[in-house]
Amino acid sequence: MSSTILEELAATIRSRRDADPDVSYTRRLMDGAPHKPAKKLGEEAVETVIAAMSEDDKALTSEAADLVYHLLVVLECRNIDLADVLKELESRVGTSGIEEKQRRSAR
Ligand SMILES: N=c1c2ncn([C@@H]3O[C@H](COP(=O)(O)OP(=O)(O)OP(=O)(O)O)[C@@H](O)[C@H]3O)c2ncn1[C@@H]1O[C@H](COP(=O)(O)O)[C@@H](O)[C@H]1O
Repeated sequence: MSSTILEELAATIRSRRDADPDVSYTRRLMDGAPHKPAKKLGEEAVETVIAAMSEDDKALTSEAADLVYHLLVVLECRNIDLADVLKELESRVGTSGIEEKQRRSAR
């Protein structure tokens, strides 16, 4: 996934803070923060899980896109920069999940 489109989408979502709720779905979600966007993120996660267990690649792709969009809205509502999430992912590059888990349980 290109981080450029993610960054563009995060910027669009930020700009919707001042949008008209009659025309912006993002603004409507934001107006119900923290519960509404968090609940919607949970629903999209469940829909993604269901699609993941089906054999419908198109449905999984579409649900995954919905999930990412709603995650970005939740992050924006909490003033968490996408850049910080990307940095966190970057810091994990090269460390196996198994190794990281072992280190955690040794603490
Ligand atoms: N990527 C998305 C995006 N993905 C999904 N959605 C919306 O998320 C909602 C998903 O809800 P469901 O599929 O569960 O459908 P629903 O049951 O009708 O939804 P609810 O009534 O339960 O909220 C739909 O309204 C989709 O249109 C999105 N809405 C907006 N974007 C992006 O955000 C930008 C700004 O959107 P606005 O804020 O609406 O201008 C858009 O240009 C897009 O780039």
